[in-house]
Amino acid sequence: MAALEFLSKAMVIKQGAEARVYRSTFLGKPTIVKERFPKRYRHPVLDEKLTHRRTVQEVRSILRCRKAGKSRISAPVVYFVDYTSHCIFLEEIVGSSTVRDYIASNQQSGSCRQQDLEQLAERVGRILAKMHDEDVIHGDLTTSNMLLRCSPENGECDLVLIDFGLSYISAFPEDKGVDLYVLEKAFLSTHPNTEALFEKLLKSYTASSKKSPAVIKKLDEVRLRGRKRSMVG
Ligand SMILES: Nc1ncnc2c1ncn2[C@@H]1O[C@H](COP(=O)(O)OP(=O)(O)OP(=O)(O)O)[C@@H](O)[C@H]1O
Repeated sequence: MAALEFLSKAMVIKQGAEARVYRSTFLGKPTIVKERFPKRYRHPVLDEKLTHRRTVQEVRSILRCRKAGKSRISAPVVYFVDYTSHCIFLEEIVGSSTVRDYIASNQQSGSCRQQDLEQLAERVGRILAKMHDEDVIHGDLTTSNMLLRCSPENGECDLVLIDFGLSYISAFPEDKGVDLYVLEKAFLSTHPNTEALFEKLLKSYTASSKKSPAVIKKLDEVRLRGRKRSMVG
């Protein structure tokens, strides 16, 4: 109840089918709260189970990324979790923009050097390789679920992964291959004519993980299955 009381004073920034996202402050810090509300169309017991599982998975994967040894994988700090109202209180990545907006605006205006986009793609590839080496499968990889936080002082940018609600832990190359396939589909449909850019991303993924050959093999298999499916209709 306390979390819901807190949210009555917070500002909704996104209302999705599964969750509401709020912006507020928590203990004086800019905070994003993700509330997974009950779904009336589901059986209450099943709904509670699913919602609980998603909340646990999201927190678990964020913590696993943040704890990943030397190889830092940036994800928001988890400030607080309320498993009764299914609310996660997360560090707000202040002043960030999504990788989606960054690519789209630079493609539109042509203001960005191709080299900058390629460096960004390589960086995404490196971070995803690290994440998969930790056996975290994101489950919903899109360029909207990657935030860029740039320091006004030195211009350096940090790439922060968000939205781990569909994530899980798995060491299977197939799961990692499917994760990359989901990203490939989202990437190429959101950003037209970026096949070469996505190839750069995959190349850097491959160079960054010893386990990548098995994953790329699975990615190729999943691509083939996808192509066969679309041919059959
Ligand atoms: N830690 C954060 N810092 C800053 N902004 C955030 C943060 N987390 C989420 N956001 C903003 O809120 C939006 C929605 O968050 P998120 O993707 O986690 O919710 P969702 O309801 O699961 O979204 P979707 O329906 O896209 O899966 C993000 O696109 C981003 O703009």
